[in-house]
Amino acid sequence: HRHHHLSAGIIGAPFSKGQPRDGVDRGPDAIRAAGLLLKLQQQGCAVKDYGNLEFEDVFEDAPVGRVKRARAVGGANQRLSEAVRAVKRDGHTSVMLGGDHSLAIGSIHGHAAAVGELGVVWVDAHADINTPLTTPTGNIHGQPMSYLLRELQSKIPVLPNFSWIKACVSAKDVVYIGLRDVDPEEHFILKTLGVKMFSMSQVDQLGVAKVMEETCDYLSAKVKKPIHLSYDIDAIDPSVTPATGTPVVGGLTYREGVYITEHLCQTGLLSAVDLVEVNPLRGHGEDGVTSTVDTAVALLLGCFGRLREGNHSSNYRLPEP
Ligand SMILES: N[C@@H](CSCCS(N)(=O)=O)C(=O)O
Ligand SMILES: [Mn+2]
Ligand SMILES: [Mn+2]
Ligand SMILES: [Mn+2]
Repeated sequence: HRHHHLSAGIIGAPFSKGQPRDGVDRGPDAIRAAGLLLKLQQQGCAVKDYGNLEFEDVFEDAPVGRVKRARAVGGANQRLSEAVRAVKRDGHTSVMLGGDHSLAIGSIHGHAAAVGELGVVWVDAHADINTPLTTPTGNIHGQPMSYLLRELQSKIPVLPNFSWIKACVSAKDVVYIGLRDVDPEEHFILKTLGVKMFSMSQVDQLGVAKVMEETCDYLSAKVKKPIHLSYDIDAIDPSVTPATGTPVVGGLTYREGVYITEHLCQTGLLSAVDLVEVNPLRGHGEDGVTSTVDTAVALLLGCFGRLREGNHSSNYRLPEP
């Protein structure tokens, strides 16, 4: 019989050009320094560290229409896509440590290149689905889903270093959890495409357990597909995770955040995870950074089988005198 061990392939993506604030490129090393890999191993997860990706500097990167830093973002994500595809080919669950959320372009693209049709669970205060023509800021970390959804491609203009991207996700295969700061144009897109979403209102109304039950039933209604979990740390309430670029009050509790990962792990369908937008230069001092990074680690441990009731290895036997 086959062992159903969990196995994580870790990719650090120290990248910040999807948004204007310095520091989010330090996320991967901050999460490593908090002991993620050792803790994963200690809970019985096999771990392979693929290191941090190196992104080439782009010197001339003038805005294209509203879109800022497109050449840097496009190039970084092309590299990330290849890296995630390789991790999946090696048989691991991919763990991408960000870096800003524009990195979901490469992570989901590479995951889909490896496994085909997949379901996306997007845990975030924001929808990150502005198009290049609706973005209010020009920051691509607010746009990644628009480049990935097949239904939006007629609304996407040509951008430098973006031509390699092949839209690979269908609107019916996406579920949002934690929304509380959605632009009007994004809301129009979500409603028009009929995207399934559990905003913080639904989290309050249903409770996180029902949200997760409905999320998994919805994604597996027709056929069970591998799940890509794209977790923006700003989904969690800023009282817990202040060290991030776009904090929004009224977020998920630590407990709700962990429940989401525990539930997805037990489906056995979790195939790739992004943990993005941890910025050690934000927050209010060391305590805020520590709380943010430790929460990120806890969320990832939940993805790989850690339970709050405790765990023990299958071959454990009580010592005898
Ligand atoms: N909706 C705004 C803010 S998006 C915030 C991006 S993230 N990745 O969720 O922090 C925009 O498009 O710039
Ligand atoms: Mn065995
Ligand atoms: Mn966000
Ligand atoms: Mn986001």
